[in-house]
Amino acid sequence: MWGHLPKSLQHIKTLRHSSKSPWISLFSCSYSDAPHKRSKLAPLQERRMVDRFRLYAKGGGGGSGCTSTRRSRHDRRGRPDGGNGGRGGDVFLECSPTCWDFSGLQPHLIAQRGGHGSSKNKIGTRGADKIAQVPIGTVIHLLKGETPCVAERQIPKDLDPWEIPGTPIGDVTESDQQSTLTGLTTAEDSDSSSSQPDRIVEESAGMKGTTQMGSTDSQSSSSSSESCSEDETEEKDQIQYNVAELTVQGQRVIIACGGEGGMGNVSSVKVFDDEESSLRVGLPGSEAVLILELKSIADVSLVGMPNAGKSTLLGAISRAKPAVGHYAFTTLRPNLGNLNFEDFSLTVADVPGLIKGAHENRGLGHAFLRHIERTKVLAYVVDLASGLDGRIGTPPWEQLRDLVLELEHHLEGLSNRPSLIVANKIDEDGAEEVYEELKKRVQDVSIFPVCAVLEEGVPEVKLALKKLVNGETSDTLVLDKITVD
Ligand SMILES: Nc1nc2c(ncn2[C@@H]2O[C@H](COP(=O)(O)OP(=O)(O)OP(=O)(O)O)[C@@H](O)[C@H]2O)c(=O)[nH]1
Repeated sequence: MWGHLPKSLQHIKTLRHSSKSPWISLFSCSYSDAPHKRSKLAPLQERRMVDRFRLYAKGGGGGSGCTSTRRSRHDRRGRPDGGNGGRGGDVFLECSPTCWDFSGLQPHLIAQRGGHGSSKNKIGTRGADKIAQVPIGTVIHLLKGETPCVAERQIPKDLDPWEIPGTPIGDVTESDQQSTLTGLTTAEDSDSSSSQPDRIVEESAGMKGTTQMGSTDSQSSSSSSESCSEDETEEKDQIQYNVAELTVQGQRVIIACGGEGGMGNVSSVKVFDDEESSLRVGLPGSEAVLILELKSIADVSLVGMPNAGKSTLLGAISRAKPAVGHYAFTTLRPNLGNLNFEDFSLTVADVPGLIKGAHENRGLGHAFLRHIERTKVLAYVVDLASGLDGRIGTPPWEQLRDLVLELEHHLEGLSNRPSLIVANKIDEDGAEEVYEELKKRVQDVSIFPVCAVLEEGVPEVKLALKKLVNGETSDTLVLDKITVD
Protein backbone atom coordinates (compact mmCIF):
# COMPACT_ATOMS: atom_id res chain seq x y z
CA MET A 1 0.00 0.00 0.00
CA TRP A 2 2.85 2.42 0.83
CA GLY A 3 5.17 1.37 -1.97
CA HIS A 4 3.84 3.90 -4.44
CA LEU A 5 4.44 6.86 -2.11
CA PRO A 6 7.25 9.29 -2.97
CA LYS A 7 10.36 9.06 -0.80
CA SER A 8 9.49 12.19 1.15
CA LEU A 9 6.26 10.60 2.39
CA GLN A 10 7.64 7.11 3.04
CA HIS A 11 8.07 7.84 6.73
CA ILE A 12 4.28 7.87 7.10
CA LYS A 13 4.55 4.10 6.72
CA THR A 14 6.44 3.91 9.99
CA LEU A 15 3.99 6.25 11.72
CA ARG A 16 1.07 4.06 10.69
CA HIS A 17 1.66 1.71 13.60
CA SER A 18 2.11 4.44 16.18
CA SER A 19 -0.71 5.52 18.46
CA LYS A 20 -1.01 8.94 16.74
CA SER A 21 -2.77 9.42 13.43
CA PRO A 22 -0.09 9.59 10.70
CA TRP A 23 -1.57 12.82 9.41
CA ILE A 24 -1.35 14.46 12.82
CA SER A 25 2.25 13.34 13.07
CA LEU A 26 2.99 14.56 9.60
CA PHE A 27 1.83 18.09 10.29
CA SER A 28 3.19 18.31 13.81
CA CYS A 29 6.76 17.47 12.88
CA SER A 30 9.42 18.65 15.29
CA TYR A 31 12.12 21.25 14.52
CA SER A 32 14.68 18.53 14.08
CA ASP A 33 12.52 17.02 11.32
CA ALA A 34 12.29 20.32 9.51
CA PRO A 35 15.50 22.32 9.40
CA HIS A 36 13.94 24.80 6.98
CA LYS A 37 11.28 25.57 9.59
CA ARG A 38 13.90 26.03 12.24
CA SER A 39 15.70 28.65 10.20
CA LYS A 40 12.45 30.52 9.55
CA LEU A 41 11.65 30.59 13.24
CA ALA A 42 15.17 31.56 14.28
CA PRO A 43 15.10 34.29 16.91
CA LEU A 44 15.66 37.87 15.80
CA GLN A 45 19.01 38.23 17.54
CA GLU A 46 20.63 35.65 15.23
CA ARG A 47 20.35 38.12 12.36
CA ARG A 48 23.61 39.79 11.49
CA MET A 49 23.68 43.16 9.89
CA VAL A 50 25.29 43.06 6.45
CA ASP A 51 26.80 46.46 5.81
CA ARG A 52 29.26 45.48 3.09
CA PHE A 53 28.33 43.44 0.08
CA ARG A 54 30.02 42.30 -3.10
CA LEU A 55 27.74 42.28 -6.08
CA TYR A 56 28.03 41.00 -9.63
CA ALA A 57 25.65 42.53 -12.15
CA LYS A 58 25.10 41.74 -15.78
CA GLY A 59 22.73 43.40 -18.23
CA GLY A 60 20.58 41.17 -20.39
CA GLY A 61 21.97 40.31 -23.82
CA GLY A 62 20.27 41.73 -26.88
CA GLY A 63 18.01 39.40 -28.83
CA SER A 64 19.11 38.27 -32.30
CA GLY A 65 17.78 39.89 -35.41
CA CYS A 66 15.82 37.73 -37.79
CA THR A 67 16.61 36.85 -41.39
CA SER A 68 13.43 36.22 -43.23
CA THR A 69 12.07 36.84 -46.71
CA ARG A 70 8.47 37.46 -47.47
CA ARG A 71 7.36 36.14 -50.84
CA SER A 72 4.04 36.47 -52.49
CA ARG A 73 2.37 35.76 -55.78
CA HIS A 74 3.17 39.27 -56.90
CA ASP A 75 6.69 39.32 -55.60
CA ARG A 76 8.43 36.05 -56.30
CA ARG A 77 11.91 37.27 -55.49
CA GLY A 78 10.66 38.30 -52.08
CA ARG A 79 11.53 41.13 -49.68
CA PRO A 80 13.42 40.95 -46.43
CA ASP A 81 11.07 41.15 -43.44
CA GLY A 82 13.16 39.94 -40.46
CA GLY A 83 12.70 42.16 -37.41
CA ASN A 84 15.42 43.47 -35.06
CA GLY A 85 16.21 41.75 -31.79
CA GLY A 86 14.95 43.36 -28.55
CA ARG A 87 17.25 45.22 -26.17
CA GLY A 88 18.36 43.39 -23.02
CA GLY A 89 17.16 44.57 -19.61
CA ASP A 90 19.24 46.85 -17.35
CA VAL A 91 20.22 46.20 -13.76
CA PHE A 92 19.22 48.94 -11.33
CA LEU A 93 19.91 49.68 -7.72
CA GLU A 94 17.08 51.59 -6.10
CA CYS A 95 17.22 53.41 -2.81
CA SER A 96 14.44 52.27 -0.47
CA PRO A 97 13.62 53.36 3.09
CA THR A 98 12.18 49.91 3.85
CA CYS A 99 15.54 48.27 3.35
CA TRP A 100 18.06 48.44 6.19
CA ASP A 101 21.04 46.43 5.11
CA PHE A 102 22.20 44.18 2.30
CA SER A 103 21.04 40.91 3.83
CA GLY A 104 18.17 40.58 1.35
CA LEU A 105 20.32 41.19 -1.72
CA GLN A 106 21.28 38.49 -4.23
CA PRO A 107 25.02 38.37 -4.99
CA HIS A 108 24.37 37.94 -8.74
CA LEU A 109 21.92 40.23 -10.49
CA ILE A 110 21.31 39.35 -14.10
CA ALA A 111 18.68 41.09 -16.19
CA GLN A 112 16.60 39.29 -18.78
CA ARG A 113 17.82 39.06 -22.36
CA GLY A 114 15.88 40.68 -25.17
CA GLY A 115 13.58 38.63 -27.37
CA HIS A 116 14.62 37.62 -30.88
CA GLY A 117 13.18 39.42 -33.87
CA SER A 118 10.87 37.47 -36.10
CA SER A 119 9.38 37.54 -39.56
CA LYS A 120 6.79 40.10 -40.63
CA ASN A 121 9.15 42.74 -39.27
CA LYS A 122 8.40 41.92 -35.65
CA ILE A 123 10.86 43.43 -33.18
CA GLY A 124 11.93 41.23 -30.27
CA THR A 125 10.58 42.14 -26.82
CA ARG A 126 12.72 44.22 -24.50
CA GLY A 127 14.28 42.15 -21.71
CA ALA A 128 12.87 42.82 -18.24
CA ASP A 129 14.99 45.00 -15.98
CA LYS A 130 16.35 43.70 -12.72
CA ILE A 131 15.79 46.10 -9.83
CA ALA A 132 17.39 45.50 -6.46
CA GLN A 133 16.56 47.63 -3.47
CA VAL A 134 19.31 48.98 -1.26
CA PRO A 135 19.16 51.08 1.92
CA ILE A 136 19.40 54.84 1.99
CA GLY A 137 23.05 55.73 2.51
CA THR A 138 24.50 53.09 0.19
CA VAL A 139 27.93 53.92 -1.17
CA ILE A 140 29.06 52.16 -4.34
CA HIS A 141 32.70 51.22 -4.95
CA LEU A 142 33.56 49.87 -8.37
CA LEU A 143 35.80 46.87 -8.76
CA LYS A 144 35.21 46.01 -12.40
CA GLY A 145 33.10 47.37 -15.22
CA GLU A 146 31.63 50.72 -16.14
CA THR A 147 30.83 53.52 -13.72
CA PRO A 148 27.17 53.37 -12.65
CA CYS A 149 24.79 55.53 -14.65
CA VAL A 150 22.24 57.76 -13.07
CA ALA A 151 18.63 57.01 -13.78
CA GLU A 152 15.52 59.03 -13.14
CA ARG A 153 13.67 58.56 -9.90
CA GLN A 154 10.73 56.27 -10.59
CA ILE A 155 7.50 58.24 -10.42
CA PRO A 156 4.34 56.22 -10.96
CA LYS A 157 2.44 57.57 -13.97
CA ASP A 158 -0.09 56.37 -16.49
CA LEU A 159 1.33 54.31 -19.27
CA ASP A 160 1.91 56.32 -22.41
CA PRO A 161 0.12 54.56 -25.27
CA TRP A 162 3.31 54.85 -27.35
CA GLU A 163 5.49 53.42 -24.64
CA ILE A 164 6.44 49.78 -24.78
CA PRO A 165 5.07 48.18 -21.60
CA GLY A 166 7.87 47.29 -19.24
CA THR A 167 10.09 50.19 -20.28
CA PRO A 168 10.87 51.68 -16.90
CA ILE A 169 12.36 55.04 -17.69
CA GLY A 170 11.37 57.93 -19.88
CA ASP A 171 13.39 60.91 -21.06
CA VAL A 172 14.68 63.21 -18.39
CA THR A 173 16.39 66.52 -18.54
CA GLU A 174 19.75 67.05 -16.96
CA SER A 175 18.29 69.38 -14.34
CA ASP A 176 15.77 66.69 -13.33
CA GLN A 177 18.57 64.29 -12.83
CA GLN A 178 20.59 66.70 -10.80
CA SER A 179 17.63 67.25 -8.49
CA THR A 180 17.34 63.55 -7.75
CA LEU A 181 20.96 63.16 -6.87
CA THR A 182 22.74 64.04 -3.76
CA GLY A 183 25.79 61.87 -3.82
CA LEU A 184 26.59 62.06 -7.52
CA THR A 185 28.15 65.36 -8.35
CA THR A 186 28.80 65.81 -12.06
CA ALA A 187 26.61 64.53 -14.81
CA GLU A 188 28.03 64.46 -18.29
CA ASP A 189 27.09 62.75 -21.47
CA SER A 190 28.24 59.21 -21.69
CA ASP A 191 30.80 58.16 -24.26
CA SER A 192 28.90 54.99 -24.72
CA SER A 193 25.73 56.83 -25.59
CA SER A 194 25.46 54.83 -28.75
CA SER A 195 24.76 51.73 -26.73
CA GLN A 196 22.61 53.56 -24.20
CA PRO A 197 19.61 55.80 -24.79
CA ASP A 198 19.58 59.55 -24.04
CA ARG A 199 17.91 59.04 -20.70
CA ILE A 200 21.15 57.86 -19.25
CA VAL A 201 23.85 60.20 -18.19
CA GLU A 202 27.06 58.73 -17.05
CA GLU A 203 28.61 59.97 -13.91
CA SER A 204 32.10 61.34 -14.18
CA ALA A 205 34.51 58.48 -13.95
CA GLY A 206 37.49 58.22 -11.69
CA MET A 207 38.20 58.16 -8.04
CA LYS A 208 36.48 60.63 -5.81
CA GLY A 209 37.98 59.64 -2.54
CA THR A 210 39.71 56.83 -0.82
CA THR A 211 37.93 56.70 2.48
CA GLN A 212 35.94 53.63 3.30
CA MET A 213 32.91 54.45 5.33
CA GLY A 214 30.49 52.82 7.64
CA SER A 215 31.73 49.31 8.21
CA THR A 216 32.46 47.95 11.63
CA ASP A 217 34.57 44.79 11.48
CA SER A 218 32.31 42.85 13.76
CA GLN A 219 29.33 43.52 11.55
CA SER A 220 30.71 42.99 8.11
CA SER A 221 29.29 40.13 6.12
CA SER A 222 31.06 36.92 6.92
CA SER A 223 32.67 35.95 3.62
CA SER A 224 33.78 39.42 2.56
CA SER A 225 35.37 40.38 5.85
CA GLU A 226 37.35 37.19 6.47
CA SER A 227 41.12 36.95 6.44
CA CYS A 228 42.71 39.46 4.09
CA SER A 229 44.67 37.44 1.58
CA GLU A 230 47.07 38.71 -1.06
CA ASP A 231 44.34 38.58 -3.69
CA GLU A 232 42.20 40.82 -1.58
CA THR A 233 44.97 43.38 -1.20
CA GLU A 234 45.44 43.35 -4.95
CA GLU A 235 41.71 43.71 -5.37
CA LYS A 236 41.68 46.67 -2.99
CA ASP A 237 44.16 48.47 -5.26
CA GLN A 238 41.77 48.14 -8.18
CA ILE A 239 38.75 49.54 -6.37
CA GLN A 240 37.44 52.92 -7.49
CA TYR A 241 36.01 54.24 -4.27
CA ASN A 242 32.75 56.17 -3.95
CA VAL A 243 31.74 56.16 -7.59
CA ALA A 244 28.14 56.78 -6.54
CA GLU A 245 25.97 57.24 -3.48
CA LEU A 246 22.30 56.51 -3.04
CA THR A 247 20.98 58.93 -0.48
CA VAL A 248 17.44 59.86 -1.55
CA GLN A 249 14.40 57.64 -1.46
CA GLY A 250 13.56 56.37 -4.94
CA GLN A 251 16.94 57.33 -6.42
CA ARG A 252 18.17 54.83 -8.98
CA VAL A 253 21.42 53.97 -10.67
CA ILE A 254 21.99 51.61 -13.56
CA ILE A 255 24.87 49.35 -12.70
CA ALA A 256 24.78 47.17 -15.80
CA CYS A 257 23.20 48.00 -19.16
CA GLY A 258 21.39 45.65 -21.45
CA GLY A 259 22.93 44.94 -24.85
CA GLU A 260 21.38 46.23 -28.05
CA GLY A 261 19.42 43.75 -30.13
CA GLY A 262 20.83 42.41 -33.39
CA MET A 263 19.62 43.79 -36.70
CA GLY A 264 16.97 42.01 -38.67
CA ASN A 265 17.49 41.81 -42.43
CA VAL A 266 14.70 44.31 -43.01
CA SER A 267 16.76 47.13 -41.56
CA SER A 268 20.21 46.15 -42.72
CA VAL A 269 21.91 47.92 -45.50
CA LYS A 270 23.68 45.79 -48.04
CA VAL A 271 26.55 44.05 -46.30
CA PHE A 272 28.78 41.13 -46.94
CA ASP A 273 27.64 37.77 -45.63
CA ASP A 274 30.20 37.40 -42.84
CA GLU A 275 29.54 40.94 -41.63
CA GLU A 276 25.82 40.36 -41.80
CA SER A 277 25.87 37.36 -39.49
CA SER A 278 27.72 39.37 -36.83
CA LEU A 279 25.18 42.18 -37.13
CA ARG A 280 22.33 39.74 -36.60
CA VAL A 281 23.60 38.68 -33.19
CA GLY A 282 22.52 40.85 -30.24
CA LEU A 283 25.23 42.52 -28.15
CA PRO A 284 25.98 41.14 -24.71
CA GLY A 285 24.95 43.19 -21.68
CA SER A 286 27.62 45.04 -19.74
CA GLU A 287 29.08 43.49 -16.60
CA ALA A 288 30.13 45.07 -13.33
CA VAL A 289 31.49 43.96 -10.01
CA LEU A 290 30.65 46.36 -7.22
CA ILE A 291 31.19 46.64 -3.52
CA LEU A 292 28.27 48.18 -1.70
CA GLU A 293 28.81 49.74 1.65
CA LEU A 294 26.48 51.33 4.14
CA LYS A 295 27.41 54.80 5.23
CA SER A 296 27.11 55.34 8.95
CA ILE A 297 24.53 57.95 9.92
CA ALA A 298 26.76 59.32 12.66
CA ASP A 299 29.93 58.53 14.59
CA VAL A 300 28.24 58.51 17.99
CA SER A 301 24.70 57.74 19.05
CA LEU A 302 23.22 58.91 22.32
CA VAL A 303 21.38 55.93 23.75
CA GLY A 304 19.09 56.31 26.74
CA MET A 305 15.63 55.96 28.22
CA PRO A 306 13.06 58.65 27.37
CA ASN A 307 13.58 61.87 29.34
CA ALA A 308 17.19 61.06 30.25
CA GLY A 309 18.30 64.35 28.71
CA LYS A 310 19.79 63.16 25.39
CA SER A 311 18.45 66.08 23.36
CA THR A 312 19.60 68.57 25.99
CA LEU A 313 23.04 66.96 25.91
CA LEU A 314 23.19 67.12 22.11
CA GLY A 315 22.37 70.81 22.29
CA ALA A 316 25.12 71.29 24.89
CA ILE A 317 27.88 69.49 23.00
CA SER A 318 27.02 70.79 19.53
CA ARG A 319 25.18 73.62 17.84
CA ALA A 320 22.14 71.42 17.18
CA LYS A 321 18.83 72.68 18.54
CA PRO A 322 16.73 69.58 19.11
CA ALA A 323 13.32 69.84 20.80
CA VAL A 324 13.51 69.37 24.57
CA GLY A 325 10.49 68.53 26.70
CA HIS A 326 9.79 67.28 30.20
CA TYR A 327 7.70 64.43 28.77
CA ALA A 328 8.83 61.13 27.26
CA PHE A 329 9.31 60.77 23.49
CA THR A 330 9.90 64.42 22.73
CA THR A 331 12.36 63.19 20.14
CA LEU A 332 10.56 61.37 17.36
CA ARG A 333 13.32 61.09 14.81
CA PRO A 334 17.11 61.17 15.17
CA ASN A 335 18.68 64.63 15.44
CA LEU A 336 22.23 65.10 14.29
CA GLY A 337 24.83 67.45 15.69
CA ASN A 338 28.42 68.16 14.70
CA LEU A 339 31.24 68.32 17.21
CA ASN A 340 34.07 70.37 15.82
CA PHE A 341 37.59 70.23 17.14
CA GLU A 342 40.60 72.04 15.74
CA ASP A 343 41.73 69.13 13.62
CA PHE A 344 38.78 66.83 13.77
CA SER A 345 35.03 66.74 13.58
CA LEU A 346 32.49 64.06 14.43
CA THR A 347 28.74 63.60 14.16
CA VAL A 348 26.49 62.73 17.09
CA ALA A 349 22.95 61.36 16.69
CA ASP A 350 20.32 61.87 19.36
CA VAL A 351 18.22 58.74 18.94
CA PRO A 352 14.66 58.67 20.35
CA GLY A 353 14.39 57.12 23.80
CA LEU A 354 14.43 53.34 24.14
CA ILE A 355 12.15 51.56 26.57
CA LYS A 356 12.06 47.98 27.79
CA GLY A 357 10.69 45.88 24.93
CA ALA A 358 11.93 48.24 22.20
CA HIS A 359 13.26 45.18 20.35
CA GLU A 360 9.64 43.95 20.20
CA ASN A 361 8.80 47.31 18.65
CA ARG A 362 7.49 48.93 21.84
CA GLY A 363 7.86 52.66 22.11
CA LEU A 364 9.47 53.92 18.94
CA GLY A 365 11.06 50.51 18.65
CA HIS A 366 12.86 48.89 15.75
CA ALA A 367 13.36 51.91 13.56
CA PHE A 368 15.69 53.62 15.99
CA LEU A 369 17.48 50.53 17.11
CA ARG A 370 18.39 50.21 13.46
CA HIS A 371 19.85 53.72 13.43
CA ILE A 372 22.09 52.70 16.31
CA GLU A 373 23.40 49.84 14.14
CA ARG A 374 24.92 52.46 11.89
CA THR A 375 26.99 54.33 14.42
CA LYS A 376 30.48 53.52 15.66
CA VAL A 377 30.38 54.68 19.26
CA LEU A 378 27.65 54.47 21.91
CA ALA A 379 27.17 57.13 24.56
CA TYR A 380 24.71 55.80 27.16
CA VAL A 381 22.86 58.70 28.76
CA VAL A 382 21.31 57.87 32.14
CA ASP A 383 19.14 59.99 34.39
CA LEU A 384 20.65 60.08 37.89
CA ALA A 385 17.47 61.58 39.34
CA SER A 386 15.20 58.88 37.97
CA GLY A 387 13.46 56.98 40.78
CA LEU A 388 14.65 59.50 43.40
CA ASP A 389 12.13 60.96 45.89
CA GLY A 390 9.25 58.92 44.54
CA ARG A 391 9.82 59.98 40.91
CA ILE A 392 8.92 57.56 38.16
CA GLY A 393 11.80 55.56 36.79
CA THR A 394 14.56 53.14 37.62
CA PRO A 395 18.05 53.69 39.02
CA PRO A 396 20.78 54.33 36.41
CA TRP A 397 22.41 50.87 36.70
CA GLU A 398 19.02 49.29 35.89
CA GLN A 399 18.60 51.73 33.00
CA LEU A 400 22.00 50.62 31.69
CA ARG A 401 21.17 46.92 32.04
CA ASP A 402 17.88 47.41 30.18
CA LEU A 403 19.53 49.44 27.44
CA VAL A 404 22.27 46.86 26.85
CA LEU A 405 19.68 44.07 26.86
CA GLU A 406 17.52 45.89 24.33
CA LEU A 407 20.48 46.41 22.02
CA GLU A 408 21.52 42.78 22.31
CA HIS A 409 17.98 41.52 21.78
CA HIS A 410 17.75 43.59 18.66
CA LEU A 411 21.09 42.49 17.27
CA GLU A 412 23.63 40.26 18.93
CA GLY A 413 26.87 42.13 19.49
CA LEU A 414 25.33 45.56 18.96
CA SER A 415 26.52 46.72 22.39
CA ASN A 416 30.10 45.57 21.68
CA ARG A 417 31.17 48.99 20.52
CA PRO A 418 33.37 51.58 22.14
CA SER A 419 31.17 53.30 24.68
CA LEU A 420 30.97 55.68 27.63
CA ILE A 421 28.33 56.63 30.16
CA VAL A 422 26.97 60.13 30.64
CA ALA A 423 25.44 60.41 34.12
CA ASN A 424 23.08 63.32 33.53
CA LYS A 425 21.18 65.60 35.93
CA ILE A 426 23.97 65.65 38.53
CA ASP A 427 22.50 68.98 39.72
CA GLU A 428 19.40 67.28 41.16
CA ASP A 429 19.13 66.62 44.92
CA GLY A 430 20.51 63.21 45.85
CA ALA A 431 22.11 62.73 42.40
CA GLU A 432 25.68 62.85 43.81
CA GLU A 433 25.02 59.79 46.00
CA VAL A 434 23.46 57.92 43.08
CA TYR A 435 26.51 58.78 40.98
CA GLU A 436 28.87 57.37 43.65
CA GLU A 437 26.75 54.21 43.77
CA LEU A 438 26.77 53.98 39.96
CA LYS A 439 30.60 54.07 39.90
CA LYS A 440 30.65 51.09 42.26
CA ARG A 441 28.11 49.13 40.26
CA VAL A 442 29.47 49.63 36.75
CA GLN A 443 33.05 48.69 35.89
CA ASP A 444 35.49 49.01 32.99
CA VAL A 445 33.84 51.96 31.31
CA SER A 446 34.23 55.70 31.88
CA ILE A 447 31.38 57.54 33.59
CA PHE A 448 31.02 61.31 33.21
CA PRO A 449 28.85 63.28 35.67
CA VAL A 450 27.11 65.99 33.67
CA CYS A 451 24.51 68.68 34.05
CA ALA A 452 23.43 69.08 30.43
CA VAL A 453 21.17 72.04 31.18
CA LEU A 454 24.01 74.09 32.65
CA GLU A 455 26.59 72.53 30.32
CA GLU A 456 28.68 71.32 33.27
CA GLY A 457 30.99 68.39 32.59
CA VAL A 458 30.35 68.73 28.84
CA PRO A 459 33.97 69.47 27.67
CA GLU A 460 35.15 66.21 29.29
CA VAL A 461 32.45 64.26 27.46
CA LYS A 462 33.42 65.87 24.16
CA LEU A 463 37.05 64.96 24.60
CA ALA A 464 36.22 61.38 25.58
CA LEU A 465 33.97 60.99 22.53
CA LYS A 466 36.76 62.23 20.30
CA LYS A 467 39.14 59.64 21.76
CA LEU A 468 36.62 56.83 21.29
CA VAL A 469 35.91 57.77 17.67
CA ASN A 470 39.65 58.15 16.99
CA GLY A 471 40.27 54.73 18.45
CA GLU A 472 42.59 56.08 21.18
CA THR A 473 40.40 54.36 23.79
CA SER A 474 37.99 51.48 23.36
CA ASP A 475 36.08 50.82 26.59
CA THR A 476 32.91 48.82 26.15
CA LEU A 477 29.93 48.48 28.45
CA VAL A 478 29.37 44.78 29.09
CA LEU A 479 26.34 43.30 30.82
CA ASP A 480 28.47 41.22 33.22
CA LYS A 481 30.11 44.37 34.56
CA ILE A 482 26.81 45.92 35.69
CA THR A 483 25.70 44.97 39.19
CA VAL A 484 21.95 45.12 39.74
CA ASP A 485 20.13 44.04 42.97
N1 LIG B 1 17.72 69.04 36.22
C1 LIG B 1 18.10 68.72 35.01
N2 LIG B 1 17.19 68.51 34.07
C2 LIG B 1 17.61 68.18 32.83
C3 LIG B 1 18.97 68.04 32.52
N3 LIG B 1 19.06 67.69 31.24
C4 LIG B 1 17.83 67.62 30.76
N4 LIG B 1 16.93 67.89 31.70
C5 LIG B 1 15.48 67.91 31.56
O1 LIG B 1 15.01 66.60 31.29
C6 LIG B 1 13.86 66.67 30.47
C7 LIG B 1 14.04 65.76 29.27
O2 LIG B 1 15.06 66.28 28.46
P1 LIG B 1 15.25 65.83 26.96
O3 LIG B 1 16.56 66.40 26.52
O4 LIG B 1 14.06 66.15 26.14
O5 LIG B 1 15.33 64.28 27.15
P2 LIG B 1 15.43 63.15 26.03
O6 LIG B 1 16.25 62.05 26.59
O7 LIG B 1 15.87 63.73 24.74
O8 LIG B 1 13.91 62.71 25.93
P3 LIG B 1 13.19 61.88 24.76
O9 LIG B 1 13.00 62.84 23.64
O10 LIG B 1 11.92 61.45 25.38
O11 LIG B 1 14.06 60.74 24.39
C8 LIG B 1 13.68 68.13 30.07
O12 LIG B 1 12.67 68.69 30.90
C9 LIG B 1 15.03 68.75 30.40
O13 LIG B 1 14.93 70.12 30.75
C10 LIG B 1 19.94 68.30 33.56
O14 LIG B 1 21.13 68.21 33.39
N5 LIG B 1 19.42 68.61 34.77
